[in-house]
Amino acid sequence: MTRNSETATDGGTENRIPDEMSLDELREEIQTIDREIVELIAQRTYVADTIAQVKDEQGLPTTDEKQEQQVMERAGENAEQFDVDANLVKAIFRLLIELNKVEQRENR
Ligand SMILES: C=C(O[C@@H]1C=C(C(=O)O)C=C[C@H]1O)C(=O)O
Repeated sequence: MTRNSETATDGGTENRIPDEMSLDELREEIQTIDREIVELIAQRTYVADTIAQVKDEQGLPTTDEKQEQQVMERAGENAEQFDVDANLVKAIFRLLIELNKVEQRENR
């Protein structure tokens, strides 16, 4: 994101361009975003755990490589849409998927 683009926010600095914000305000913005990222990771983990339970009930394996490929493909497309590095976003999703699978195996 360039310093002139609008920040997506629901904090106290909505619709202000970063150039008009002080260092403290920008750091508050980061703090809010970081919390939201963790909240979304928690939500994703919860849904993935639920999927793992359903798979267990249906006698299906935890890992679904086809599904993982689709998740990675979507991650790349979403990255391009928001003009962020697709490799970086894909690396983050690879990590999220692997963490889910480790946790799902431990819960079995
Ligand atoms: C969540 C699922 O289970 C596993 C975890 C995935 C993930 O975290 O995105 C994707 C595929 C599966 O290996 C699923 O099948 O959708």
